Amino acid sequence: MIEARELTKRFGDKTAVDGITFSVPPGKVTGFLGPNGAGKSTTMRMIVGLDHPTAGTVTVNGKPYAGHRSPLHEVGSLLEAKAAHPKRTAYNHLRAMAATEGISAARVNEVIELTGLGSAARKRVGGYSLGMGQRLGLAAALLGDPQTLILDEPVNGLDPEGVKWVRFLVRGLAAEGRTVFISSHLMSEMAVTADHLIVIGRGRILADAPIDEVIAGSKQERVLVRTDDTGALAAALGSPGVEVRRQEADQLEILGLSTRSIAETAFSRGILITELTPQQVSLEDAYMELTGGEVEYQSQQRTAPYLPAGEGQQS
Ligand SMILES: Nc1ncnc2c1ncn2[C@@H]1O[C@H](COP(=O)(O)OP(=O)(O)OP(=O)(O)O)[C@@H](O)[C@H]1O
Repeated sequence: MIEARELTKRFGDKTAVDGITFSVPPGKVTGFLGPNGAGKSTTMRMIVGLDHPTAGTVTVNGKPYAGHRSPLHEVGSLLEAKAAHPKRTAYNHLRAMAATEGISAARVNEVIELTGLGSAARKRVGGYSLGMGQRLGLAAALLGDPQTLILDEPVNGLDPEGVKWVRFLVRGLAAEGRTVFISSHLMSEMAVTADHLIVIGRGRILADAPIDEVIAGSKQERVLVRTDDTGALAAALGSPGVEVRRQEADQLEILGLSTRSIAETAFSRGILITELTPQQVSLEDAYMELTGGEVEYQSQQRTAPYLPAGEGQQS
């Protein structure tokens, strides 16, 4: 169990983590989401004592990380890829780590096999790809067979097989009753990996709920509509709070209206609808809605093909 109380971190006048309180219980995969710069890495670094809180506390199984006698057995962490000396082989790096807590060479070989490092383990870390570095980081996290895992972007740089492997690994670890706290920017992956989500933005908690509740809490209604007269329908539906996106020549995606109100509007204008399909809200939709106002580093270009303003007014 990880427990943070009023956890705060300031760097000069920048508040990276702003008084957050949360618990990460055992037996579940808890996902940690938020835009770039939201404070995820800083929070994780405070959990394992790499950053010191400006205020508040965080404990792992009732004690601060540094208070545990054998930290590698208590908490395994993957925080950045990867703090190994480039001239060392992965095997030697893991052996050196293992030696600090009396972990056997057999366990080193076990985690090398488990993480798919195989023959690369005898090569120098300096030549590793991002994905191999991640596998080494995961091997190091698992070395002490810890009760708690803290993994910052573990699938970053991994190939599809590796992504799937991490999913099964962390789900298996949680099923064994361990505490698993994992951050990722890959929403589709998080949707199938995590049981519970903590979402932060600008250092504050935006959501702390089971994944189904986060998705169900979305106010977005998305409906696909097919009609021969998309221009007339777009014009009829256009109003504040409603977004109309053209998907295909005869298809619109409507956000912010129910299927019934779309059907009623079309009926009242004599517009023939040939398909009307409510869409499942995805975790990505719910996440974008939650974090929309909390993004510190915003891209300039909207990616969705919005219907240009005014197009709906024509015809
Ligand atoms: N050592 C530091 N000195 C100054 N500012 C820092 C330091 N570490 C982090 N920050 C700032 O604190 C904020 C939170 O950063 P953090 O790395 O925790 O975010 P994050 O959610 O992990 O982001 P990302 O998804 O990009 O990894 C950012 O504005 C960042 O610039």
